[in-house]
Amino acid sequence: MASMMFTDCSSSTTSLLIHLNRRSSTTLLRQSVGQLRLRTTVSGRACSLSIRSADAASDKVIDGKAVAKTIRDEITVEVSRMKESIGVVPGLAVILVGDRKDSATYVRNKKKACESVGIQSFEVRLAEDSSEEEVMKSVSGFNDDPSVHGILVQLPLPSHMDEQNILNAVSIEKDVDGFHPLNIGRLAMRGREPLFVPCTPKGCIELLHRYNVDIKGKRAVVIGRSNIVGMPAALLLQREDATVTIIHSRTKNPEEITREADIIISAVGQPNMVRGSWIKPGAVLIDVGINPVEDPDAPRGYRLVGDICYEEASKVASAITPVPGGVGPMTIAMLLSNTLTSAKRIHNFQ
Ligand SMILES: Nc1nc2c(c(=O)[nH]1)N[C@@H](CN(C=O)c1ccc(C(=O)N[C@@H](CCC(=O)O)C(=O)O)cc1)CN2
Repeated sequence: MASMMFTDCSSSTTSLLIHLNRRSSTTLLRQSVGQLRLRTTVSGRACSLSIRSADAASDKVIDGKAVAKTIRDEITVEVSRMKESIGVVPGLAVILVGDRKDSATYVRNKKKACESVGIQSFEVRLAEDSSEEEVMKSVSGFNDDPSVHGILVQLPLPSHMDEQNILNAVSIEKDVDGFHPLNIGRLAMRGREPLFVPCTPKGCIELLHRYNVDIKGKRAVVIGRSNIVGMPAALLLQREDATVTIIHSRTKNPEEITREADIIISAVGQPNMVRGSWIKPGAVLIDVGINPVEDPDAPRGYRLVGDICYEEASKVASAITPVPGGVGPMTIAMLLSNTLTSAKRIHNFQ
């Protein structure tokens, strides 16, 4: 993980102070009736988490992990239908450059996900000090390989590489990440269709659809304007006929804008930035942030929190994605979906 931060969105809560190890917290969870608020001490500072009884909390939760599993099951059926009908197995190639642990984990998870649905996976690993030309050579090899239907260059790339050059080199027909400027350009234009839509924003919209959240005519706010998530998420919401506002680092009084929103998609990478007071009652919240915060009690020494202070926001919102288990698993499910779509298109298989 790139950075470790500690963050606390509990300053206004009156909480029961309990020191827990993992086993005792599990026992407490099982015994909990109604709302139980725990406050644990981490590195001398305070951090709180709320645990509510299953029925009170669970109907608010947008369960990305469960939806992703359903989608993988749907893909499995399609992959085997394709194999049986025309003898073609969809193939995904992943290029990983450098030694980032988080990137290596994501690539490993992508490979596992491919195996689980019957998609063939190909992988190239290049050293941190590889040249841009070496990456280009791998991209070009996969562009020409007929058993590869999707190509993905894991981001971020080492800083000495020109990300734009490399992403531009991926064949638009195999651009399952949807980052090629032609695909993004088509996404932005009315009446044009991209061949692929970026996986994380596509996963956000898929969650809204599968939870029957109305988007048409709603006020949507996207927090963050990255090429990977914020910008394409805003374009997708606009294509769904939402009225969209983008909040970014120079936006003044962001909370006044979010308070008007029926739907918020947050993708800034700032732990717990969006507080309960920023949320309109009944809003639907999609949290893309996956931020590590220090936690000596967690097996990895840190735990993951979103951009949205879950404890506060879940009291105000009508629905919210958790972190982990919300948008993250959808990113990989959408990658599998894009790879299947690509193979079907290339082989003209309906
Ligand atoms: N070429 C790309 N690079 C990157 C993308 C991308 O879509 N294409 N997105 C992110 C990383 N990413 C996939 O690559 C990714 C991140 C997180 C998850 C996920 O499932 N997270 C879990 C938690 C995982 C954990 O416990 O550590 C969750 O949220 O539940 C999947 C994919 C940047 N790079």
